[in-house]
This record gives sequence, structure tokens and C-alpha cells, in this order.
Amino acid sequence: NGTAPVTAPQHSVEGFVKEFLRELHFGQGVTLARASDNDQYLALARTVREYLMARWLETLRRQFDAQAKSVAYLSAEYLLGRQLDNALIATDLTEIVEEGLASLGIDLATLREQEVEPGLGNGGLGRLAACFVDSLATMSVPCIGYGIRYEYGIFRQTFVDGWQVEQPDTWLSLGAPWEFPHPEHSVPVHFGGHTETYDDGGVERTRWVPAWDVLGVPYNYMVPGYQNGRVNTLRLWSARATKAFDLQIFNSGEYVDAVRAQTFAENISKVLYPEDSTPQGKELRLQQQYFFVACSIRDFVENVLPEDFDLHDLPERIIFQLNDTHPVIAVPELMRILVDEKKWDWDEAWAVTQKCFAYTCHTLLPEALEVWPVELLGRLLPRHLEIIYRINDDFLAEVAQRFPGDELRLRRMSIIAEHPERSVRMAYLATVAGAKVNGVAELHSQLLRDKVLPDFSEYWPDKFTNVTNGVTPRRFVRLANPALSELITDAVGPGWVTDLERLREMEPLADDAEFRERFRAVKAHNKDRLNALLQRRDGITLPADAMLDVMVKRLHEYKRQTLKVLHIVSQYERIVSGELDPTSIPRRVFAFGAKAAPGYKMAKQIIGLINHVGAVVNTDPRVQGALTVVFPPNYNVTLAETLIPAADLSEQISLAGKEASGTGNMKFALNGALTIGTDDGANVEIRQLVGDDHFFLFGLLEPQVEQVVAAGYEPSRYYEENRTLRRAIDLIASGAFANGDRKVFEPIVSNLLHEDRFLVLADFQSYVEAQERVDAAYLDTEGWTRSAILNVARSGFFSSDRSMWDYIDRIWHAQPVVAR
Ligand SMILES: CCc1ccc([C@H](C)CC(=O)N[C@@H]2O[C@H](CO)[C@@H](O)[C@H](O)[C@H]2O)cc1
Repeated sequence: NGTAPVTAPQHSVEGFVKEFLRELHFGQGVTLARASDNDQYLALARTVREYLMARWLETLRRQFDAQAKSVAYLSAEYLLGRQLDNALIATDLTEIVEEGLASLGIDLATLREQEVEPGLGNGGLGRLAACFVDSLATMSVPCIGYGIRYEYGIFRQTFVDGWQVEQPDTWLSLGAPWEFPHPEHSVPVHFGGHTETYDDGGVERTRWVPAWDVLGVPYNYMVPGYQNGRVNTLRLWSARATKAFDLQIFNSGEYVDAVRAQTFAENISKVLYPEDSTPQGKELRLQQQYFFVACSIRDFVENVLPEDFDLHDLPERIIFQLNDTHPVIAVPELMRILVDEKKWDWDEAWAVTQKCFAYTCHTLLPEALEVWPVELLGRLLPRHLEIIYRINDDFLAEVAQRFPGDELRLRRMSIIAEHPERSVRMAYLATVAGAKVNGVAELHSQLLRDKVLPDFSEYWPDKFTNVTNGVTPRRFVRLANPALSELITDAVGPGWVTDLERLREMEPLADDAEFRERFRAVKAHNKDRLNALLQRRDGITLPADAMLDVMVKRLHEYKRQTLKVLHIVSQYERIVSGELDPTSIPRRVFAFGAKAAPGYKMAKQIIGLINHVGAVVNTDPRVQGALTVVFPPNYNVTLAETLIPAADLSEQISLAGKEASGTGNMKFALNGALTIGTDDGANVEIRQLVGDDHFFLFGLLEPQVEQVVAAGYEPSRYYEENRTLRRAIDLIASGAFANGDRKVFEPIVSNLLHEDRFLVLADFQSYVEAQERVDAAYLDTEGWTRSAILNVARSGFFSSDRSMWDYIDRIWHAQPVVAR
């Protein structure tokens, strides 16, 4: 009767080989002798899936029976990374598969390279979503991640003469073995049209009369918990035309028209918007946001909840976590369903809706806060605009009661902005509707209260909280750094992988010379591994025994890659001018990784500058190899997994008050790199936990930045007064890095001298002095290693598991479903 529990294949080499060959033969339809690497990889992926399938179905059954409160994580981005290795460590199959494949003459490493990572995100926000769903699965907390299955993810970055050129991300072209399409659960999504009121048995109601619609097809992905028998679900939506092909039009000879609807519909989930801070306000982006939100809420209400579920109990059953404002249209969507479809009265619906959402803000840049013109929102989603107006009216009426006559406050707090054009402030809608609002690091959450949403923080002080970001130790230590994992497990046992605070037990070993020796051997091994990868991937060779100084993150002026370049150029200038003896400083490799949003000109300029500076510095004999710049293209999760474990120095140099949190900073500390950084985002909490002696702090503090700007910041004054800085800037301006062409990098130079919005020049001297402290510290090998070990031992707090417990305690009040 089909209720027999699904059993996984045998957890043994024989069991695996039998399953793998069956998949190769019957799944791929090839013999081992004739199988391509891709055939073997797809067969391997499907075999590993089978080991997870039983857990998946068991998890679903258990959660359904428990009717436990779940988390629905709504995110427009998921930067998942490759799936194979994560599945192997989650099922503890790595050794078995390695041996099984080897017995067939296959190298697991070769098949590993076949996998193209799903780049369904831009940067921090997308990767955080991936870490969070991993943690919830490992903690056995019921969670469904909802998002968009972009046909093309984040662009593939190539360099042409050092300049970024984008290529489409054809991640699906060789097959997608980790997804499960379920067209039978497709959801219709409507757009456009108008609204009309009608009499419904004496009650005046409103209905939406849409103009067009598409189908949302769900693709399920497994989110395996780490060795806990659990697998949660990530459901990504893909758009299809409701009427794929119009035969009449086709028969009338209008072949293109016949499929126009199909192309039009598919466009909605065609490609990820590559911006990670400045919304372009494109209509298609709003279509994408409403599309996946409408699919997700409909799916949860109609497919996940039991048929007879009373939606008045929804807040006890689900919390929709809004990953920034991108999914906030979910609020009026739920109201529309409850009022228009379920025919509840407004207050009844609002009472429930208010308890079902929580909002996480991930930015501090005013330009990154989304606002949608009412003209556009009203045209695409006329009923939702009406509902937003009603939410705003009721809210402002409440505020007016509390602050009678305070017109200015009403105008400041209105969800609808009147200037420059009438538009909806999505962050305000999220704050009004959300049960809780949180920032992603202590400093960020404080600035959110004081600077970004002060009126709301004053109005609802208890609504605002903080949950400092975290990263999953499964991917970013256990998977990415097997050598360090072994060393840690030797020292404190295997429990740290799911209880990262156990790392603290390693602290005394920082004083153990033999352990330090082994720790250095791990770092050296990881550097060799990186060198091998960069040679294979990009034809880049790393100089031996050099400090690896790494800056990897999206290219953005507030992150100040320019400050890093000025440091390199000033060192170079001092060497070639004879002021600095290249043999007196530790040899350094400056490794960069960074994509720029295609429309972000200055960011692309800075990428060009880094590569052109590298081309000169790397080949100038006067440098004697003391400075090397490497910039492997297409920085992504997979490259990070090899780059971060090899790093000695982590560059976290954003202007204080600009980086909401950062998560790369946490990954570096957990992999034994020391941080040079400002007191910004989560750097503050890293420094507080690892200790000032093991962190190279520099730069203006956030309040000082305010003062400098308020006092009128003149960057050129720093240029005139600081000789080293002036000579570095003059060298760039001279065209020395552009075959003498002064024009090429003129925009960067004049921006630094006349605008410098992110105070690069103001922080230059403090930064250079901190780098001198780094050089001195690195020469004390034992001291450096000791600090590196203490960074690892004291960074357990930065596990995304801890972040999840904070969300559970402060926002979600969902519990792990552990009952066997
Ligand atoms: C619509 C344009 C757009 C797209 C993405 C975003 C994201 C919020 C940008 C982002 O990724 N923010 C980063 O989020 C990380 C996770 O919380 C933080 O660690 C980073 O500091 C923050 O920059 C803003 C605006």
C-alpha cells in the first residue's frame, strides 16, 4: 500500500558501487567503458540523491505529523555552491564513494570538477540564505526555503586585457541532477488588469481582474542536515506560459507570435539581476519578486497546510522570514488572499498577517533601499497597491493618535513617499507589517535604529532586534578545509561541526609549539592546494612562502578595494624609488576576487586598475618578487572554498558604518587567517571575541566618520599633507599602469581627490601603519601562528547555527522537530 518506509541503498562500498552502476546503465544509458565524465558525474549525483531520499521523505512525514511551526524563508537569492561534496559529508559517504569509484578506475576529484555551482545569488545576502537553510536542516528545524530558479544565475566573469567582461551563466546546460521538478504542483500567478468592487450578499467586496498570467513550476532541492537523518526542502519557482503554444496563430503562419506568450512568461525567471546594492527599478524585477512570492504563499497555504487548516491559526504554524525587502510584496498578497478570496474582514486579516512576517535588513546604503513608483506598482499589481494604501492609512491614523498634529512625522513615516515621485518605500512596508525587524550585526542593528529607521524605532522599540550573521561550519570548515578539520577533531573531537563553540577547547593549544607546527603545515598544504587550482583554472602561479593577503567580496566603493590598491601602489612606489628595501618586508601575494555589477562603471574601472597595477608590479624586477598581485576571475563559492583556507590575512576594510555585517570576515577567522579591518559590521564582534592582540584594527570609527563628513570632508587635503599617499596617487595619475595613458584611470584619481565618498584618503595613513604592524607580526612566525589558532578557537560564535538559535529565541519561536 506504498506506506512501506523508503530504504536508502546500503551504506557500504559494495552498496554504493551497485547503485552507481545501476544509475549509469539505467539512468544515463551508458556502459562504464563508454561513459563520459559528465555521465559518471550525473550518475554519481543521482546515486547520492538516493541515500538522501529516504531521509527527505521521512523528514516530510515527521514534520507533517508534528504539525510543528515552520519557517518559510523567502529570498530572491540563494548562493548554494556545489552540492556533491556537501551531500557526501552530510551522509558520511565521502570515503565510501572515493573507494567505490576508485575500484572502478574513476577519480572522485575528476567528477567533482564536473559540477557547475548554481549561482542563484549576487553575494552576501544570497550566501547567507544558503548557510541559514543548511543550519536549520542540521538543527532539525522545519523550514522551507522559497526562491526563484533563474535559468541564468550570476554572470560568469572573464577578463579581457584586465577588464571585466560578462558571460551568461549556462549552469543548466550539462544537466541539473540535484533538482526535482513538480509541474503537477504548478501555481497560476496573475498580473496587470484592474480591480472592481461588487456586492457580495450586501457586503461590498473588491476583486482583482488581472490582464495576464503565468504558471509557476516548482523545482525542489534537497537541503541535507549534517549526519542527522534530516533533509529539508528548498523550493525554487520557474515561470512558464499558461498557454505555451497558440496553434491557431501558428497555423495562421505567425510562427513567432505563436510562442510569444511562452517567451514573455519565461522571461520572468530567465536571469538574476546582477546588482547587489543599487536597485535598477526595472518592471521585470518587480514581476520576479511578486511571481515567487505569490507561488510560495499559495503553495504553503494549499499544498503544505492540511486542507482543513484554519488560517486564523497561521501564526502558530508559520513565520515568513523576509530576506531583505525583495519579497515584501508577500504582505499585501496574504492580505489579498484572506480578504478577497477567503472573504475575511480587514482587521481579522491584518491581525493574522501582522504575526506571520518578520523582516531582515541587510544594508545601510540609502540607495540600496527599494522604492517602487506607485505608477508601476499600480499598473502591475493594482489590487496590491490598494491594499498598501489601506495599510498605510490605518498605520498613519495610529501614529496621528500617538503624535497628534505632527504632520512632519506622518510624512516621514508614510509608506508612500511623495518625492521625487509618488512611490512605495518597501523597507517601511516591511517594518509596519513585520512582527520583528532585525539587522545582521550589533553595529548595523544600532545604526538601523538610530539612522535608517529612527522614527519606527522610537514608535516600536521592542520590534527592533539584532541577529549577528553566521556561516555554516559544514561547508566553510569541514568541507573546504579537511586538513584543518582533522587537526581540530584530533584536538577536541568531532562534535565541533554541529557545536562550533567547542572550538574554544582548542585555545590552550595555541601555546603548544608542536600543535603550532601542525597548524602551519595545514596552512602550507592549503596554499599548495590553492596554487594547484589557480594553475589549472587560470594559469596563475603563486610565489612560494609568501604571506597570502586576500580581499574577496563584491566590488563596491564602500568596501574600498581602492584603499587596498593604494597600499600596493605605495609599497611599489617606495620600492622602485629606493625608499623601501624589498627584502626587509615579508613577501606578499595580494589576492583579489570580485565581481562588479555590469552597470556599475566605477566598480569596473577599479577592477581594471587592480589588474593593470598587477601587470606592472608582478613583472618589475626592482620588486624582486616582494609584491605579487593575483586576481583570478569569476570569484564564486567554489573558488572561496579553496582560497579562504589558504589565506594568512583577511582584508575587511570597508568604511565604518557601511558594511552591514560581512560574512567572509567570519569564514577567514574560522580558517586561521588574521583580520586587518575597520570597526564596521561584524568586524567589531570578531575583534571583541578574538582579542585586540589578534586583530589589526585601523581607521575612523563610525561616529568619527559622521563628524568628518559633517565638518566638510576635503580629500585633497590628505593628498597634499601625506607624501606617501600623494606619490602613490601621482603614480596612478601618471599613466604608469596604463602604458603612460593618463586618461585611463583619471576617473578614479579625480573621484578620490574631489569626492572620495567613502573616505579612502582619510583612512590611508592609519591603514598603512596597520599594514606595517602586519609585516612585523608576520615575521614573528610563532606569534602569528598563535594568533591564528586563537582566531579559530574564539570564532565559534560565528556559526550560522548560533544565528538560527537567535532567530528562534528572538523572532521565530519555532522549535526543532526532534521527536523520533
Ligand atoms: C536590488 C538591489 C539589491 C540587491 C541585493 C542587496 C543585498 C541586500 C546586498 C547584500 O548582499 N548585502 C549584504 O548582506 C550580507 C548578509 O547579511 C551582509 O553580510 C553584508 O554586509 C551586506 O552587504 C541590496 C540591494
